[in-house]
Amino acid sequence: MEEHETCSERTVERQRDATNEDCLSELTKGRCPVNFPVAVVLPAAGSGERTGLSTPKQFCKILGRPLISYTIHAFERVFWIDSIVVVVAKESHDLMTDIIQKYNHTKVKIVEGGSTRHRSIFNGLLAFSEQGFGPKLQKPKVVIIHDAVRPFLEEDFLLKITLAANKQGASGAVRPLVSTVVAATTGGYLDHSLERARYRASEMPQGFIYDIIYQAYQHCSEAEFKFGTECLELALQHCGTSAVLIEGPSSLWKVTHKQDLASAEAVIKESLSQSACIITGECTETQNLSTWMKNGLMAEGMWVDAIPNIEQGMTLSTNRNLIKLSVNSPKSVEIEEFMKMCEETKDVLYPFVILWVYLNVSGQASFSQENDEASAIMTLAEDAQKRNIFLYCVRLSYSKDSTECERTMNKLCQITVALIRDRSAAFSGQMLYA
Ligand SMILES: Nc1ccn([C@@H]2O[C@H](COP(=O)(O)OP(=O)(O)OP(=O)(O)O)[C@@H](O)[C@H]2O)c(=O)n1
Ligand SMILES: O=P(O)(O)OC[C@@H](O)[C@@H](O)[C@@H](O)CO
Repeated sequence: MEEHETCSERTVERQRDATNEDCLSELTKGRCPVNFPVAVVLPAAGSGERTGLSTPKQFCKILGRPLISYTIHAFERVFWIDSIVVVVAKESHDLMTDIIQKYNHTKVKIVEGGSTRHRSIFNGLLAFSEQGFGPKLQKPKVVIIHDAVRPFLEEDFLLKITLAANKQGASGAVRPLVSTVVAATTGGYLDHSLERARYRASEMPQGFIYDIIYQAYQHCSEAEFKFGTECLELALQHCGTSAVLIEGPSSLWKVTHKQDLASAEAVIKESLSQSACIITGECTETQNLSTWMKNGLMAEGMWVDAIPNIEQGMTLSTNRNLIKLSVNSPKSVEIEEFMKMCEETKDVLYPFVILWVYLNVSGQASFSQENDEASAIMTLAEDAQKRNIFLYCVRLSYSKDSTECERTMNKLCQITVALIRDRSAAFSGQMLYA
């Protein structure tokens, strides 16, 4: 067995505790613990060969939005991040520019990538130095390097990585190995295996004192540029900086194969369906229905607000799912008006759901009225989908019989949860019945 100086369980534990204490002490003093400039480099110039898709995975859409936009948004939400350099292939420059414009990414600068990941990362770092091309960005104290195809970033973990890098010179996210690492002979037979507990999988984000990682890349050999995959190793080999390894959450994984895109969509859908806001209107029936729905949806694990109406210019809560209750058969004009108010008040950059629940109190079959409106609503829904809004309609058969009423309400909650969670285009604009 080759002797490796690797992280033992205890070492990683001690590092994590020390980092936690740093963060905690700063945060409990009520001040932002990051009092130095921080920038991000997102390598996104790869071709994504292992997905087998023609579109590079960072530009593949999830719920109508390119994967890279989720990653950028995750960093832009962090107020102490000053700038984000996205490193893309020359042929993707215009596409990246369009994405920045469409999703209003304000902190982003595009830099051209290189033939390997290390070359792309170095090009990103050059954006902060005199040697770079184009206007120089303010040099950060700490630079975060993060694969653009790792969209699930947790701010508190990013804070740990950043503070640790500022203190230690370099820091990196690690995860326990799932499979054992083995070495093969040239003939393809087992040579030896590594003791799994002594090793970690190196993930992202990684943090560096900018001057350290910049200097490391300046000393990179051609072989390192061509075959290397580990930035932490460059800091160790060329600057003698041994990164602190911090165990991160399981959400750090990298989209690599085609099935990872489906997994990423499932995670994003789950995150978008945690909460809902019921617009109750003013009448007694819808307010009673609202109370029932709120209890039913919260029993399904959703967080539910209820407000009487959307006022012009008000800011809706950050949820992505609106449930509009009405005793009148939905009219496309009314729905369009409601959607316009939502778009004024909400960031529709994420796909969100409008569920129009129509409580047929009169009990009169208004099928003719509904049919007249049905095609208009379907057309409206098709157009809404281009604006990242999924419009669903449910007609509730109103009954005074308590058993029937309970059945109807349970069915309504099941349909609501399914529509919010699945965000399926197939049901958009359709009139469903409960
Ligand atoms: N020349 C390269 C190669 C990769 N990357 C980026 O580095 C990250 C992680 O690399 P990887 O998952 O290997 O992406 P690809 O190289 O695109 O994937 P593949 O190896 O399957 O082609 C990705 O965001 C990728 O876009 C880069 O900026 N420049
Ligand atoms: O090798 P790939 O280009 O697939 O991905 C890069 C990964 O190696 C890298 O993101 C982490 O291992 C941390 O260095």
